[in-house]
Order: sequence, then C-alpha cells, then structure tokens
Amino acid sequence: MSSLLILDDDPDVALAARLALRKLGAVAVRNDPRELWAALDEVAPDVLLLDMNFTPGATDGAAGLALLREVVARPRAPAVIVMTAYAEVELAVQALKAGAVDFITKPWANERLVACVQAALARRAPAPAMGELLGESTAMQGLRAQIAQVGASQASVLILGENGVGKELVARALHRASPRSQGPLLAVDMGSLPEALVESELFGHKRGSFTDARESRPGRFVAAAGGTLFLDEIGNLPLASQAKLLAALERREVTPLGSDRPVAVDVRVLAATNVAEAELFDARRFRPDLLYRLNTVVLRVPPLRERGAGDIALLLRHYLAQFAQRPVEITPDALVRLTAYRWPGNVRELRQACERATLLARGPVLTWEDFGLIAPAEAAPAGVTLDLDQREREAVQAALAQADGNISQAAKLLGVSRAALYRRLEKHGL
Ligand SMILES: Nc1ncnc2c1ncn2[C@@H]1O[C@H](COP(=O)(O)OP(=O)(O)OP(=O)(O)O)[C@@H](O)[C@H]1O
Repeated sequence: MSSLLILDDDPDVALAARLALRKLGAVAVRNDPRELWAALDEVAPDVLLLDMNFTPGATDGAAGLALLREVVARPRAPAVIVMTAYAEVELAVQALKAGAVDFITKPWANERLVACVQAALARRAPAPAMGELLGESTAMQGLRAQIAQVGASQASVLILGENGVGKELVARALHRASPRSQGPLLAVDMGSLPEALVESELFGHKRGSFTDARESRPGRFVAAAGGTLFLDEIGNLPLASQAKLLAALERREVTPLGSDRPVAVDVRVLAATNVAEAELFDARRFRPDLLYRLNTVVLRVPPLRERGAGDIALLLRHYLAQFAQRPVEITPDALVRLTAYRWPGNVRELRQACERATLLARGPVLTWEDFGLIAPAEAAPAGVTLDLDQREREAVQAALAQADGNISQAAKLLGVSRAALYRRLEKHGL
C-alpha cells in the first residue's frame, strides 16, 4: 500500500486533503514543520504534500522551499508535491527547480489532487523487470538468473558484496520478482541506526516505553506486512539485537518495546552486508544461528572490477547519458584508464564520477582528468617504477586480463592495432 504524508499548518486544509486521498493509501498528517523529520522516518512516505508557508501572513514560501531542499537531499526521499496559493506561480516554478515533482494550487479540485498524487506514485513505482541491474558480463547474467529463480520463493536471501556494488538494487529486484511485489518493500539501514533505536525501529514501541516515545509506533516488521523487509548492513547489528531478531524470525512475531503482547508478522526478510564472509562467520561478531536463518540463499554481487571492461564501459555510457541527457563521448585514453581503474567504491563511485565529469567537463569529449579519479599509479608512493618498458608490460597484462585474453579487445583497450599488440607480447615474452 502506498504511504502519503501531508504537512500543512492549517488543520482544515490537511484534513480535506487526507479525506480526498485516503483511497490511494495510508495518509498521515502533520501540522507543525518541526514534526516533519520524525514523520518522514516513521511514515516513510512515497509522496509528501508540502505546504509552503508556516508563519501567519508569510507568502514568500521561503520556509517551504528550505524544507523542500532538505527533504529531496535525503536518501530515499519521497516525491514532493508542493501546495501553493493561486497567485504563487513563481514560487511553484522555484519549487519545481528545487526538486518538487509537481505543485497543486489551493483551493484545489479533489480530482486534480488525486490525479496529481497518483501520477507521482506511478513515477516512483520501480521500473519493470530488472532493467536497472545493468551488466552483460557472465557474472551479471548469472546474478540476474539467480534473482529470477530465487525471487519467486519466500526464502530468506543474504546478499553479500562490497560497498556500492548494487546490493540494494538486487533486493529490489528480488522483491519485484516475488509474489509479494504488490506489498511494501521496506529497507532499514542498520548501519545508520543508533544502537539504542534498533529495536524500536524493528519491533515498534508503546507510548511511554522510553523517554522519547511520545506516541506508540509500529515497527518495520509490522509496517512491511505482506511485503518484504530489507535489512541493510546487517553486519552492524549489535549482538543483543541479533538475539531478538532471531526470536522474531523463528516465531514469526514481534513484541513492541514496553508491551507484553506479541504481534504476528508476515514478511519476507532479505539482508545484506559488505562485511567479508570470514568476519561474518566469526561467532564473536555474528550469531551463527541467526546467520543460518538469514542465509537460506546467498547471493554474491561481484565487485565492478571483476565484471570486465565491457560492463564498465556499458555503465559509463548509461550514467553519462543520464546525467548529460544526451550521448557523451570520451577519449580512447580515458576509456582505457577508466576500464583499468579498480573502482573501490564500485558502481556508486562510477556513477558519481560520471556526474562529476558531466558537470566539470572542459571540452565536448571527456578526458580522464574530467572524472576526478586518482589512478593507482598516481596515488602510489614515490619509488614506484617509472621504467617505461615495465609500465608497458603491466599495461599489456592488465588489458589482456580485462579482455579475458581476447586479443582484439585488449588491443582496443590499449589503443593499438592487433599487430602492434602481438609485437609487444613477443617483446615481453607474454
Ligand atoms: N548493475 C547496476 N546497474 C546500474 N546501476 C547500478 C548497478 N549496480 C549498482 N547501481 C547503482 O549504484 C548505486 C549503488 O547501488 P546500491 O545502493 O544498490 O549498492 P549497495 O551495494 O547496496 O551499497 P552499500 O553497500 O553502500 O549499501 C545506486 O545508485 C545504484 O542504482
């Protein structure tokens, strides 16, 4: 079910919007902008309807714009529709520039409001199939096949991989491929949750169960009913909470903090971590019994550098075109260096480098420098060899490795002809 949040200091306006929108999903209302941040965490709305003025008499919308900018900068930000008065066209334009997806003028016709929110929800719906998980390497094809196979089941899946390899994308693809795809997919980032809040976040709490618990609140297990719960950075879960999570998974019920009444839960759990497997299987850090609950199936998402030059080039094309909104060319030298780069931050790093390059490009064709990356050789300590022969040998070896031994492709990566590559192979005894 979709989740909507309305922030308007006029309770009548907020109520009217809530009544008009309740057929689209769960609608929460807040009247005070100071409540917005907590409400975003609690409600995790798909769409936020945001008023622009919160002080009596104010019409410039400055308060609303400031909130809007902060909201859209957040990870997993909702689509924001701003509410303005008739005369405030200029403000609406500013809001769209600042990241709102649409605006609605007050007083509104209910049909218009419903259509506007429906369109925002449709745009947020994940793309069909697994189009987002790009890559044609054998590794990525294998991963997509596994997702299709495992997605349809109810099995718990543990997704392993370095930072930025696409673990969350895999979780989303698994959810879409599952019979629960019409239900919610809720992601909880264990890495960013303070330890004290982990249990209330997962299992909920009763009003008054701790100092800040002014309202009772359902936890993520309950909120994800009928859908999928994605526990990201599970390796960071404190041992005490691990015991409680295990109990919840075994009994299929959770007990909110401050309550003695367990609540039955119906969720499929997916978990992910970037912790190396050896560490994860260290019982001092992670309970083996919980691990066995979570890892019915293990999916390993390979680091970008192991997917080969083809996948790197494909992702570069994709993200450059997306950021520049047109196809973008890069110099052959840049392509060689980008495909040979180690990408320690994986696809996320590549995406950011593409964004930077489109913003800072000094000419129509992008160069290696435009991407703002530090090549290992540049970062290496002094004393590293500058011997041209040896560097040439290393470059040839790297190109061959990346091209899986394919001479034509390796020659292309090096920017030389096949004959020239053969000559170098001979010269270096490779
Ligand atoms: N195969 C892919 N095709 C297209 N985009 C991808 C691919 N893999 C990852 N991305 C993009 O890279 C970024 C990082 O992906 P994601 O957040 O899923 O990684 P992660 O492994 O969950 O990272 P972390 O460990 O830091 O949580 C996102 O913008 C995602 O859309």
